[in-house]
Amino acid sequence: MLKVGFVGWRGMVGSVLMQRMVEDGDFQGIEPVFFTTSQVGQAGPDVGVDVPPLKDAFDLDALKALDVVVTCQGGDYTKKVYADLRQGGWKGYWIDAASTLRMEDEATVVLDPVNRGVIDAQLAKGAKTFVGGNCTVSLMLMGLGGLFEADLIEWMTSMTYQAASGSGAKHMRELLNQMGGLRDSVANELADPASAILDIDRKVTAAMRSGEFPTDNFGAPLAGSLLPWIDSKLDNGQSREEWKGSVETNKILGLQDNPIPIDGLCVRIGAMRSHSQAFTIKLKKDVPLDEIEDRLARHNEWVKVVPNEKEATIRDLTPAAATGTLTVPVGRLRKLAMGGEYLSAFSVGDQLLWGAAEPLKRMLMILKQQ
Ligand SMILES: NC(=O)C1=CN([C@@H]2O[C@H](COP(=O)(O)OP(=O)(O)OC[C@H]3O[C@@H](n4cnc5c(N)ncnc54)[C@H](OP(=O)(O)O)[C@@H]3O)[C@@H](O)[C@H]2O)C=CC1
Ligand SMILES: N[C@@H](CC(=O)OP(=O)(O)O)C(=O)O
Repeated sequence: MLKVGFVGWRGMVGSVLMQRMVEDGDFQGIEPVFFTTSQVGQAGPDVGVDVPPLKDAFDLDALKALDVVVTCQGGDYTKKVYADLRQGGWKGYWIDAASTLRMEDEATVVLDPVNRGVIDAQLAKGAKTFVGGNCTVSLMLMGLGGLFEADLIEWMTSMTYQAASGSGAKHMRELLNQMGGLRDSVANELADPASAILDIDRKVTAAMRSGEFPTDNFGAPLAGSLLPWIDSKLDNGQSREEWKGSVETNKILGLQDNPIPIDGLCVRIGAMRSHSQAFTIKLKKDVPLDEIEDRLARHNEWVKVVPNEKEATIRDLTPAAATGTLTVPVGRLRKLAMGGEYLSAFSVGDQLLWGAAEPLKRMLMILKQQ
């Protein structure tokens, strides 16, 4: 029975992973051991099987006793522990949500409905390090997998609309406090149907710009606004999030030697936990729209093609519809005015499920079934 250590299980991503594993009975048939950076000796979580008290996540000897480490603790933890563990001779499997190791040669980026072939080939070669992809990348590939699989994409742009959860739990709280603050600033006017909308707008804008508006985490108003920058700046002017769109996609697909050009702008918006993306896709040839829809729909069991109709779009192709589900809706599929080889698409997906926890859960199950 695989002895599996879980680190970061009570954080936001880790909690979603625990919830999904309990739902699917994944703790049956493994021996789970839970670790912590702050609560050593306390009781472990209730996952339906007996678990020992929490162990110290920095105790290399305890980690070395494991067959698998699954960590959602974050990049700082990976930096502190991974190299020492490997240099100490540990040959177990490391499954990680953090981006730290993704572009290392020894790491395979996992999204098995899209790259099961790459994962199997890496396992056969003795690979031991498996990392979940960036959330926008994984969600894009789950939605557009059928086009990549058929090698139909010459290049594409992805313009993102990313939820607050991508920045963490504190940011989600701040977004809600910002929303509440805006509403509270015009409570009296809203109660009066005769109040002037431009007065309301002026007050809301003043509240947003005031020194009291809660912006400690985002650094700027997000509610009622948006932030067209995510993560740090690279020398070429891309944000790190935008850079990941290209390098991670091509690594997941095993196309590093002949990469598909992918670029775009990443934007934070006031959604809670589902990321959306608008794509412009240059196809290698003028493929009929019904064939495109068919390829997309057949690629995996979670993608859902939404007809390019207003009613279906605002019902099914939104963060409100996708959040908390594994469904990845894809819609707004139409040929652009530039010609038959130019396709638009829009996708949405829960960034804590397919964007973070689900690929890790499934990688662990692949190891369990080996
Ligand atoms: N947020 C996201 O969208 C994504 C995040 N990731 C990766 O996952 C990592 C973890 O992200 P995320 O889950 O958002 O991080 P969290 O901040 O929610 O959790 C990280 C750790 O903080 C500690 N912690 C301290 N106080 C609390 C508390 N009140 N509740 C829960 N945990 C607490 C826990 O460690 P302990 O039990 O040891 O104290 C926990 O494991 C990221 O750093 C990133 O590398 C990857 C993909 C997406
Ligand atoms: N950067 C993503 C979330 C995330 O954690 O990404 P990564 O796993 O690549 O660090 C966002 O802000 O929406």
